Amino acid sequence: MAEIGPLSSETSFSSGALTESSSNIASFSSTPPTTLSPDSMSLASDPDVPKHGSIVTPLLDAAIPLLEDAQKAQIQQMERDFDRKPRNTSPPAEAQEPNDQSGRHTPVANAIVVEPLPEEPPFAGRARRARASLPVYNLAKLSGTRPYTKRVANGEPVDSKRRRTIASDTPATDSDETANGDTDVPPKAPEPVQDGIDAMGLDLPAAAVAPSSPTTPNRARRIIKKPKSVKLTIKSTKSTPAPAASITRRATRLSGEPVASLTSKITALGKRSRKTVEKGLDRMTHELRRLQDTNEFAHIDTRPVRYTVWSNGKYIDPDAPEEEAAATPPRKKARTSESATAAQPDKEPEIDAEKKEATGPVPKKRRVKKWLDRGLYSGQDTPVDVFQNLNAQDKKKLASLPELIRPVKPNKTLPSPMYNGLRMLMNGRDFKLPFDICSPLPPGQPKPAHYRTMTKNRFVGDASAYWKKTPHFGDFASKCVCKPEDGCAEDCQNRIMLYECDETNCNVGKAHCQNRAFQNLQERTKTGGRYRVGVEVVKTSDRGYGVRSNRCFEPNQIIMEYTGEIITEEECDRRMNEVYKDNECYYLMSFDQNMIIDATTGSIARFVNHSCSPNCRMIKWIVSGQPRMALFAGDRPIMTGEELTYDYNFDPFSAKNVQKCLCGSPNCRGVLGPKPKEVKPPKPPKETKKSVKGTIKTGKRKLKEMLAGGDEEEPEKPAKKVKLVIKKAKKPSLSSAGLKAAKGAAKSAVKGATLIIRRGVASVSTNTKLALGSSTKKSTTKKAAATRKSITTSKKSTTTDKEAPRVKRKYVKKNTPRVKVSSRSSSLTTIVAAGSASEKKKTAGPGKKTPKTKKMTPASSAKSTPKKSATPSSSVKVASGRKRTPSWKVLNSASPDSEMAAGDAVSAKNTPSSAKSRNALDMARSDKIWVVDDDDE
Ligand SMILES: C[S@@+](CC[C@H](N)C(=O)[O-])C[C@H]1O[C@@H](n2cnc3c(N)ncnc32)[C@H](O)[C@@H]1O
Repeated sequence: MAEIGPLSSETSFSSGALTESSSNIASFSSTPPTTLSPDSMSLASDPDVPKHGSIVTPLLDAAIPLLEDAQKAQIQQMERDFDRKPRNTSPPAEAQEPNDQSGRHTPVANAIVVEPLPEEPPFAGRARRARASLPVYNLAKLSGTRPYTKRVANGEPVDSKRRRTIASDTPATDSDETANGDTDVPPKAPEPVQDGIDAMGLDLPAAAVAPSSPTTPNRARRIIKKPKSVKLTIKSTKSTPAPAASITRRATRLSGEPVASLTSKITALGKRSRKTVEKGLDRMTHELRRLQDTNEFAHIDTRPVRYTVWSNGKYIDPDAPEEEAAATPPRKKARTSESATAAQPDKEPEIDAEKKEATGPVPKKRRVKKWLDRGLYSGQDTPVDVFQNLNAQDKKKLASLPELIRPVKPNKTLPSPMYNGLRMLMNGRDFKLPFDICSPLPPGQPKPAHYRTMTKNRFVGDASAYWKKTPHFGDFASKCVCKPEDGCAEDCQNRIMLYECDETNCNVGKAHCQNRAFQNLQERTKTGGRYRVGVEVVKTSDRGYGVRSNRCFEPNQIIMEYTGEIITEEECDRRMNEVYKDNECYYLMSFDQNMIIDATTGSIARFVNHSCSPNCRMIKWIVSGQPRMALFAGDRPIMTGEELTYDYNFDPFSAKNVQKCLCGSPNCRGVLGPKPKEVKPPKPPKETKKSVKGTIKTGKRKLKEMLAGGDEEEPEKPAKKVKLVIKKAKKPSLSSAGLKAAKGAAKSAVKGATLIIRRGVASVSTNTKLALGSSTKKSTTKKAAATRKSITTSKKSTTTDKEAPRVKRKYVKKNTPRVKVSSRSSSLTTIVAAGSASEKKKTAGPGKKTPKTKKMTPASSAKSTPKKSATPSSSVKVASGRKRTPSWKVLNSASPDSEMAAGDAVSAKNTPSSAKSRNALDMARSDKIWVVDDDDE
């Protein structure tokens, strides 16, 4: 690299050097010389340095005049400043411009070249291109005129520690290197440079001026690379407390009280940097200064005071006549008044005055407060007297309490809470939200792990074929005879038969029909959503999963459908013995004889638990010819969040399988079992039994004949071995009575067969009403009375008993399968259990005979000849067990509050439909039959 001699030497401006210099000079013109390198100035002012005027080339001379006067003045000022400073004169050799490693010319040389000489005007500055490479200093900063306060870092003023960066190519070399005369090593910084640094007030730390490593050729470069100084600066800025005086303002108009700064008032940005604050302050000050003297700023309202009247958020114009104001709506009134004012601005007051005189003062209408018709206490009694149920002593004691001593004049409007707390507490009533205030509950309930749903029933195996053979499959289509005003209420024949109305069988039409529960359910739930579905599975604390309502339900409203696979009894047995043999509980519900709904894969209705005081009922319906089963609300509304339950009427069969009931109701039976009345039904009179024995030989077939034939011949020989006990529950009996009324055959039937007909006409009617969801009590009672009458007129065997057990049941001998004949009506226990036929076979062994009971029961006959005997209502479910100890579980016993049988009588009486009457007859017969093998007893 060619050494560039110091510019102070004239020899350096040889041709070669000149070229280089000229290139540097050319660079001077790159930027306007707003700033000036102090070191260059110092060099220029150094007396030892030869005056550059003698060495300036003509080119430079041409460039000098370009310097503006102001700049020149600046430069001169700087020169004077530097001249005043004592400094060492540097030898020309030291003033030589050191080259950096890249061989570039340092700006020192340039500075020397462009050093203006006061004696030699015109000094026009330096060429612009060279200027660009010069270090740029902020003169304002250097001169201390910049409005920055001193910053402090670590307790010291930043100025003293601050590392300022100099231009990267500033010659800053170690003195040692220069002393050695080693030309390869960058020479020591020339004094003028140091002076310049000093002038800037830069106090470089020792580390900064330490001998630099070969990789760091000079101090300045190293300093540039150190970002720490920046960090320090920031830190110190942060740590420096903001000058309160600069921010705190004083109210100019007031008494010098300090007020919050404008910035803090205006901005909501919170903590900001000082720069931002100052910037914002400046800006706001500038903007607000103009407003400072305004009235708005000082909150001085110079406008005339105008009094306005507002009522209920509306402006009342005092000038407007009251009538008009009351009659016209505000907007219209405003427009009218405007137009009137525009038309006759001067006459208006006169007109108003005239009007006022003519009409006189209009009495103000008193606003009537609108009270909510529903609330916490709606539908509840007024508070009772707190002393009501107390004895005299307690009353006296209570009355002596200071809190309860009545004040002379109680302040009813705003009673002081201090002395009325106790009274209010005592007067307070328990409340329950009205049931129809619905609010879906929050999610988050644990759900069953394996949970497969099926929203529609599905026939499996022979079940479909079997169902198609049942009379219900075709009978449902016969039309009801309702009128639109009836609305398919309780008298609707379809309803009585538990056939849901649809377009094919309804005489009324959808608009008026009330017998479309399943359709309503479908419409309600088709959109989905927690509220519409209205139920959700919840985890109970002690009974596994359960179902709770997610909304409220009206009494008797349909809630959800019990769906699953419809299987035959054989399939049920198979599943019980093979598939569900290890299950804890089963989800099997008998719909009809040989028709079981297995909800193991089904709707969430299977999770509904049992309660001895249930709030729901499980009812079987036929919808469009298909068997359906659904959970309906009971006779009271259901609130949001209530657990839904129905009475399983669970029959555990053996003590082994008895489960403790955890329903927690006051009348809990203690175990999951049948209702008490069912456990011990009142024994029939002996004569009746005898007569039964004497009259009935065979099972259901004979009985049916008798019932159907009416006047058929009496059996000649009383059966010896078979005891047929026909217990007529209220509904069956009612059905029977209805049939009698319809056909006139009951008399003889009862005559022939000694029946124990237990009737609860009143309760039946009630149940019917509930189940049907309607409540025309009067007519129901009438019918009940009529039915009662008809039954009372029957023979001695007919008895009327309001409190008769709803489910008829007779226990048989130990280990003997109990056979029960139930109807489609949910009033009778529906059985699902293990064992039944297959179990019996197992128990009996291959060589043994099937127990007689099996043969004798209508169940068996129904099973063998479903077409003949299996009236859909006579479902015989033989409880099934597994292995040797049959696990007899009655998982489903639909609510005994059946609706169907109750309606049978009415239907039989009223309906012209022979098919329906026939079905009612079938049901009536089958529902009441309990067959017990003589041998077993
Ligand atoms: C059809 S399941 C009902 C859903 C069942 N809780 C579950 O988690 O799957 C019937 C079984 O629930 C239990 N259960 C239902 N109601 C009950 C009650 N009130 N007390 C005790 N256990 C009950 C019994 O174990 C019964 O066998």
